[in-house]
Amino acid sequence: MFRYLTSGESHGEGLYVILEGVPAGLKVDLDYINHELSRRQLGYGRGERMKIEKDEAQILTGVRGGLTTGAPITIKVKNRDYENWEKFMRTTGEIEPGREVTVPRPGHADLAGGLKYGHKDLRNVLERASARETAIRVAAGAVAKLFLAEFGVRIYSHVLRIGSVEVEYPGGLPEEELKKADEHPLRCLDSQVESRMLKWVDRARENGDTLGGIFEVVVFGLPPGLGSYVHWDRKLDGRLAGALMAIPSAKGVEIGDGIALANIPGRMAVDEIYYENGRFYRKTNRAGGLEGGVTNGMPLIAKVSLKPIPTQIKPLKSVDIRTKETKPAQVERSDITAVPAAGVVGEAVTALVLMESFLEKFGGDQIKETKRNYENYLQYITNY
Ligand SMILES: Cc1cc2nc3c(=O)[nH]c(=O)nc-3n(C[C@H](O)[C@H](O)[C@H](O)COP(=O)(O)O)c2cc1C
Ligand SMILES: C=C(O[C@@H]1CC(C(=O)O)=C[C@@H](OP(=O)(O)O)[C@H]1O)C(=O)O
Repeated sequence: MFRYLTSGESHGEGLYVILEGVPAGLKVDLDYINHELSRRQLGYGRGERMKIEKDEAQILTGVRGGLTTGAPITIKVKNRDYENWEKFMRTTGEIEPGREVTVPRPGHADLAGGLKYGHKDLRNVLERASARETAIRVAAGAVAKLFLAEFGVRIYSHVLRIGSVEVEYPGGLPEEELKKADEHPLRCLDSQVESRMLKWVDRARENGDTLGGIFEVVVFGLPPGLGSYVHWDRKLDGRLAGALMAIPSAKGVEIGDGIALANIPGRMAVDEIYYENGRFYRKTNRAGGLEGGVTNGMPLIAKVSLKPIPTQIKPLKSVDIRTKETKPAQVERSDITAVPAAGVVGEAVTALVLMESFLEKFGGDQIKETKRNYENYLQYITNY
């Protein structure tokens, strides 16, 4: 069984992940993990915090000489900002006053989290609810991507919408195009549309406003048969949507043509099946590579819509939890938009879900064993 657990606060000493169930013998390339971390930090519209942090992974356990041992892997990403926060964030001893949060920000976890856990200083909520934690999900996802690459699986993301500026997109971009997303400041592949998006971000910054948007994740090289239709909690579409929806500010997930399928006749909504040279295939991919919660061998496609960043420079109304007086919400320094970064997080969590389902299907305590099982399966499929 593969599982992972993250910990760490936004302005605490660091972020951590333990990955358990990674087979032995997988090459872990630290430069690759760091490259993935730096991709998440890019993107026009990020705030001042990204100038402080330069995320770098430290692998603490479970890897020797660059190869996994089969033992739990621990990865740490240090928070550089901790230097400025030590006196407010230390885990033991007195905390200095001055950074308490008592006026919850609407749209953030502040109030609901305070009520739930009984905190009177909402910083205790904010610190863990912050999307800073997505850095460590990306580090974990980088390990999952390295695992999947052993089986020829490639994962990409790109931005389709920022605020009300959207790419006209028929879907099905070739892999060569998708590879170029990081060359764009907003990770949008249509340069003309992107230049309008950039203006929107600038205007939002000038107006003290924030923006949401949509990104897409595309996965190539998946075999048919990952996930299962036999029980709801084994359906890969459900697991994937859960992981993508758990990205902070994600509010909608579509698999394939998703919501648009509701508006078209059935005969136009499904992908007909063809067979040639020992292979079943489709000419369309409206299902986004998943039927009945099982991969069908076509590229896996998911779109995620994000609400605008909730913290507002011109704060909205809130209530002081001590005095119950109406007050403007607390202002914390903030991003204008995080859609490009969220796309990188989307790739990471997709990789983690796919790694889990790969190991469920093919097992293996060592990577060679997983590969043998995988190759046997591919052979079986060809002779099906
Ligand atoms: C990469 C990334 C960066 C974010 N940066 C901020 C930010 O600077 N300020 C903020 O208020 N919210 C930010 N968010 C969104 C909040 O973390 C999120 O809206 C909040 O935790 C509430 O969760 P929910 O929107 O999923 O309900 C960011 C989200 C992501 C994915
Ligand atoms: C630190 C990151 O994102 C943070 C997510 C975030 C939030 O409220 O979710 C608020 C901001 O943090 P701060 O209050 O320290 O400026 C963002 O910078 C990151 O992505 O690495």
